[in-house]
Amino acid sequence: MEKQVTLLSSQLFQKHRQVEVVLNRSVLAWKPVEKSRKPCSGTCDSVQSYSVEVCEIVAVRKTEDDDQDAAQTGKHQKKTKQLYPYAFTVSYVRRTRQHQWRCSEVTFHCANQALCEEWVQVTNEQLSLLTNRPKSLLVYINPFGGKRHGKRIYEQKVAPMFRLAGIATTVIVTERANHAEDHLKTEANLDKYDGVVCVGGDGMFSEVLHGLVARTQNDHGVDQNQPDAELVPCSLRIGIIPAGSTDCICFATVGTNDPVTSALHIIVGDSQPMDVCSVHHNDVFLRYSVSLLGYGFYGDVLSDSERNRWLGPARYDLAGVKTFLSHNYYEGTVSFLPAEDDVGNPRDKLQCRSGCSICQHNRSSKDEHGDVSEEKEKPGKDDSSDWNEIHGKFIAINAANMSCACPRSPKGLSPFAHLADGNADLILVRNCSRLDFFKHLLRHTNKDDQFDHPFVEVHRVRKFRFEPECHKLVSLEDLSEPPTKTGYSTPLGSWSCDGEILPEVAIQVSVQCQLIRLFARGIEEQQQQQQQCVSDDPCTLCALEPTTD
Ligand SMILES: Nc1ncnc2c1ncn2[C@@H]1O[C@H](COP(=O)(O)OP(=O)(O)OP(=O)(O)O)[C@@H](O)[C@H]1O
Ligand SMILES: CCCCCCCCCCCCC/C=C/[C@@H](O)[C@H](CO)NC(=O)CCCCC
Ligand SMILES: [Ca+2]
Repeated sequence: MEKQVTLLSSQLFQKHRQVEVVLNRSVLAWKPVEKSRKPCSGTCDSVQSYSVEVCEIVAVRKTEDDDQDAAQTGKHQKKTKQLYPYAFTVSYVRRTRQHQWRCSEVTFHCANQALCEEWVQVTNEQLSLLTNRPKSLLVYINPFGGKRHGKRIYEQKVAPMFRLAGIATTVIVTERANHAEDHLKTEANLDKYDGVVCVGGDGMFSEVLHGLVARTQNDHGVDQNQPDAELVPCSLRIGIIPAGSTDCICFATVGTNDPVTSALHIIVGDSQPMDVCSVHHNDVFLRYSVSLLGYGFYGDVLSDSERNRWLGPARYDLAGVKTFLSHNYYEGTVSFLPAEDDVGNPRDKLQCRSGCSICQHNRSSKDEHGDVSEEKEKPGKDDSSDWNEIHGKFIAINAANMSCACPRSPKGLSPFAHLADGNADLILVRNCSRLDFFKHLLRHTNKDDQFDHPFVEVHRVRKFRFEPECHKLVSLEDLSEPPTKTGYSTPLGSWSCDGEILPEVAIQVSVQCQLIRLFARGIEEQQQQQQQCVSDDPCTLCALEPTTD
């Protein structure tokens, strides 16, 4: 391993003891000097040494007198201030339970001003070398998403952290549905920003996605209506501050729905590529989907829940029960182009996690500028002979482009789907008894395999099509209903596309590999979350309290 060059090394004072503090290019570390070392009373080893990766430092600043006065009230502290009158504070990421991050602080006291300023300057120089960090963000807040707390969440929990990290923001509180999407498509000067942040739920994310993807295609002269068009990846990353009802895109890319954690992932400049499904009806573009395209059950739940928006997040529970009781099924034909053999399968128990090897493998297919490598262009890959066709009566047809994990279903609709593999998991639930369907639904909430039923099948696919069954075509004149879904005499369901109802039932879907990037890193493995130490006093790292909660 390459030996790290020490940039700074000093004996400073922290809390009630002297510490040796060392900074190199990747780590800030400190430990008590021999004479002040006390054994740790907790479970960490007796040598208390602490380290923070430079890439997880949020900010470093000179500690103002007011902060010091507030923190130092005791006799010891007063003495410290006399001997070490200058101080700097480092704010950094601390992992807590269940993928949550918090911003902690440690203050080091120095005997002379020049040394204190040198620490602030050199540490800041290292932070400025982290070029993946955003400097300027465009923020859209939906004040009516979820429990209507979006504005407060942003102002109280997120904005102070962005300020601390020196990130400039332009904030737009939306005044109507589609405000953010329209603004991104036509007005926003995107050259000014390193990313776009949405404060709201999956619907708000969808607006930002549509605005950004449409704008990028427009700027590059790509026609979204062409189902086979090679879409250009968006250069700006998207951040999600969860403040909606389901927030499944945030949950499935970060592991928790927590505004402070999401803000920290934005500040450290994380980048998670994500697939996007494009949905067409003939040669007309309908919408993009990143989470769930659901026909039958989820389409019905969504249509019903829209009538009760005023109920907030509870609307989904009510609609879920009603839809379950009505027990509808829909007839049609699903055709799909299976994924390549080397990308796993929906039941292989390989979860998509931070640095996922299956998604990395696929990265080679698109270079930084979105050019497609020869591998993906091989002729014959889309041969009609590769397509499979299934006809049946379905309670639900779900295409999950990612796990769709959310608090309602922590492992998600398709627990082993991948965020950036270029495929979606197509789940077909055939007509079955109410009890069987209930068992299937229940398994979304426990450890049992929801695909282990004779009436459920699941395929990993690159593309799929759906044609509803239309036994008798009736003429428009015979229809008393407005001609939205004309021509069919058998009952038709509707598609929910990330929470929006699609205007067509016959659709063609194609997964666009890694079309966008989020300020996230995927869900971290459990070990990465563990603290170095879980002891109480005198282990000061563990005793540090988060600054923002
Ligand atoms: N100012 C606004 N007034 C009315 N509707 C808005 C406004 N801003 C955004 N919207 C719309 O509100 C819809 C729902 O918002 P959002 O996704 O933030 O919350 P949600 O529906 O409660 O959560 P989820 O999508 O996770 O279920 C979005 O589709 C968006 O188009
Ligand atoms: C007996 C108990 C049964 C419980 C079954 C729970 C199964 C839950 C799976 C949830 C999958 C959510 C996928 C996310 C879809 C979002 O794009 C969309 C917009 O926010 N939300 C919904 O459609 C909201 C969907 C709400 C579904 C109830
Ligand atoms: Ca995928």
